[in-house]
Amino acid sequence: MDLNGKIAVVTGAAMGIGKAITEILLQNGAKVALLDVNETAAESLMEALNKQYGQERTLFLKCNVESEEQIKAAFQKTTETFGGMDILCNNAGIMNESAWEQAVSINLMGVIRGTYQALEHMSKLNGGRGGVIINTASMAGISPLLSCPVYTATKNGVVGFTRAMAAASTASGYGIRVNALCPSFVQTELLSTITSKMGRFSHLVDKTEQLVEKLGMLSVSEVAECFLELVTDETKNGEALLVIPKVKKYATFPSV
Ligand SMILES: NC(=O)C1=CN([C@@H]2O[C@H](COP(=O)(O)OP(=O)(O)OC[C@H]3O[C@@H](n4cnc5c(N)ncnc54)[C@H](O)[C@@H]3O)[C@@H](O)[C@H]2O)C=CC1
Ligand SMILES: CC/C=C\C[C@H](O)C(=O)/C=C/C=C/C=C\C=C\[C@@H](O)C/C=C\CCC(=O)O
Repeated sequence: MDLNGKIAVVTGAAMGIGKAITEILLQNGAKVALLDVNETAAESLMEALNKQYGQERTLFLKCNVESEEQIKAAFQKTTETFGGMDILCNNAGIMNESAWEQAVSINLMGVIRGTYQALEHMSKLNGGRGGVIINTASMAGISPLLSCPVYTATKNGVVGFTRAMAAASTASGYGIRVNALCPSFVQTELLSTITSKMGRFSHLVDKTEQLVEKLGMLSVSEVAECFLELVTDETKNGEALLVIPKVKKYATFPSV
């Protein structure tokens, strides 16, 4: 898939992995709608992006992925402004084992809300052009993280939802590929605050830190490069791409 002139939406775009994904999309010629709850971070990012890429290539829309109404309005505005929607990256996510219901609502339900609303604009069955949806899951979606069972559950949910939606899309003729990105630890704000967000598992901080030390840390640009592969390689559908320092590997699952 050639990204030149394509229209993309990224949730959680103001910081971290979402910001790097936004940048790589712009570098490859796409227009991007940045959705986020953090207006301050988004506005300073928008100022920099506008200088580099021009005002007509980006759009910031305040949007909380916990709200179906806000997602619906943001996708509508994107379509009106840019003339359609070809790519969605459901990236917004949190790790907070104390606020675990909110984590389920953002990490898993947010991906489902985003995907279902995107079908209205992207599915060939609804007059859309088709395209690709990439869900930011995590390595925790494949291999459990002992200090955050709910986070692990949400990311397993995202991997399962991605694979089933890919199969549903193929069988139904939506013309949309659906893939999951599964990075291990990435140097972002989310990772720097985890020790205070483990709730009833805070006694497992040391074990988690040992795991981070053992696996190492990814940069956001390494993750964005893998995102680009999942978007552009039209043979990839229903895949979960595991990204670990020095390792990039498509996950395999038992077949029945
Ligand atoms: N940092 C890491 O080690 C890894 C992160 N991930 C996943 O990558 C995704 C992005 O994480 P990071 O960039 O690390 O986090 P981050 O905290 O640096 O950035 C997350 C962005 O999402 C936004 N956001 C949070 N809740 C939102 C909501 N309800 N609606 C809209 N936007 C919202 C935040 O304002 C922020 O701009 C998440 O889904 C996370 O679970 C996956 C694997 C590793
Ligand atoms: C507590 C960190 C929470 C979130 C960080 C980030 O958002 C994220 O998604 C990070 C994911 C990292 C996953 C890494 C690997 C998990 C591996 C384990 O299932 C198995 C590895 C080792 C077991 C312990 C050992 O033998 O040393």
